[in-house]
Amino acid sequence: VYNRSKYWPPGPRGLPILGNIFQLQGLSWYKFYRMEGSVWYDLYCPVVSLNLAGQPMIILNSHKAASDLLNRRSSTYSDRARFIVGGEILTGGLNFGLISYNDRWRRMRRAAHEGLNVQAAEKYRPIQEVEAARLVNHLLCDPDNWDAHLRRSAASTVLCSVYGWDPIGPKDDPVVQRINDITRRMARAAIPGANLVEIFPVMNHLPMWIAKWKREGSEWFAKDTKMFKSFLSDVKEQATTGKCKPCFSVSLLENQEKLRLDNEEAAWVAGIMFAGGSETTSSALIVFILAMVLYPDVMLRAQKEIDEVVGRDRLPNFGDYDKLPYIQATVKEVLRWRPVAPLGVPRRAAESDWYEGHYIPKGALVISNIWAMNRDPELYPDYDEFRPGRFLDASGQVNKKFSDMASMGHVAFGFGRRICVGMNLALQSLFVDIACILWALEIDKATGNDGNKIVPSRDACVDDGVVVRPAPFVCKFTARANVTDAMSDHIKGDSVM
Ligand code: HEM
Repeated sequence: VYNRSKYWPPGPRGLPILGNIFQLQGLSWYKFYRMEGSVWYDLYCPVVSLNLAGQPMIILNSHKAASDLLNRRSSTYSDRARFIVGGEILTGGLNFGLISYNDRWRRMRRAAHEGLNVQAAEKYRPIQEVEAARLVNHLLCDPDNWDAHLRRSAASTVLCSVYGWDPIGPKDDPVVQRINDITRRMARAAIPGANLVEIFPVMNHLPMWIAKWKREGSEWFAKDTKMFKSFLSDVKEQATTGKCKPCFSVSLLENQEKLRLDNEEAAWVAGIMFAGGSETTSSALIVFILAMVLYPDVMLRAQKEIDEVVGRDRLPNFGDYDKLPYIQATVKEVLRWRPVAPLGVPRRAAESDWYEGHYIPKGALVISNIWAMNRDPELYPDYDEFRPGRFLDASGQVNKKFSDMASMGHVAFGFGRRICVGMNLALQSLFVDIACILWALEIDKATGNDGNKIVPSRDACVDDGVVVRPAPFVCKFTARANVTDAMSDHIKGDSVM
């Protein structure tokens, strides 16, 4: 049993045997950071330890600690925490985002990397430009359901990039709904302590008829595998008749033998992209809308840049990227200000280790507190303000000041060998969606029945497991000048209903 020794990183006092388990239960990431009414980062130190009924948990709060351990000692810290429900029962060890740092992870990760690295991601740009135009059209035609449009758009972008499908419309919702359900089940199961069996693994030996989570999880796994396999075999069939558009799955199938992936592994490499990419990207877009409502001066400056570079006769596209540094900085600030995966995805120490005089036991859960790092007061003095300008130098270009942190200026995508494999796709989506939305729409506070402007909460949030997004809020979208004419070519045949 975990016995707090003087060598271990400091942490809050807990109960005998159960340790800090009750301090964690029912606490979302936000309270977790502000435990006991205080900010953890101030209360404790860069590395903190907790005891979950015998399971040590280490929280990395500083860039230095995360970089020293997750980047520089990656052979020890690239393992994932064991997720009995999310990684084993629901996904049969085939969700490479949740499995151990082993041969299967290497093969599956490589397959994903080949289809999503910086160069490979460029081939999805035409899909993303079409999706951005459709998103803008939906926001113009049906502004009240704006968050549903953001979600549809993010889901459609990932599915079209992965399977070469035509854009998903609202009427195709059943498929998206089903994949969304898979994502939600996995995300919930990935929170440390979400299922008792994770804390007391011995419960995993209970027979199916007693263990409901095991029975239901196995049924889901069988159904989900069947669906992912059928998506991939459709691509295979279309590819042989030359009907399939270039997409992630086509290159996956071409490389399947070289990468030594069996059919189930290949189906899950593709299938899991939706889980990783849809909710995260749409949540970041919701953060962007919240920021625009709360910071109209930022919106005006961004629109000025777009109008000067793009004009009013066409939508922005990837060709404008280099000339839109303020939009690039806005994307960074969205990911820094409210990182949508504020505690990342838990790692596990594969070996015992010493760090700055503290002992980290083998098997400890290791959590990167991305939220705390993105609010480091030394790097971002006014860290709770949305201020893209912090990423620009005096000449208005993206500065090199933040060149570590994977050259991004924030750590929203995680660290080291397990850094988000889909980040290039996500960054492209955010850039083109944000540029097109700002080009086409004014985003403003809605007016309440009493005639007053409704100011959304800057802190309220919905915690779906790994992904956290702002709580639902109302706002007002208004078309800017000349939008409909300039868009007509992009949205032929598109309908909101
Ligand atoms: C705003 C968008 C996104 C954010 C903020 C985000 C964030 C993250 C974070 C924090 C991790 C854990 C990294 C670590 O352990 O250090 C992660 C892992 C992962 N992400 Fe993303 N992500 C985003 C979009 C995407 C997209 C678009 C895809 C796929 C198309 C994707 C697929 C994955 C996968 C498969 C993993 C697991 C990687 C592994 O364990 O090897 N993500 N992401």
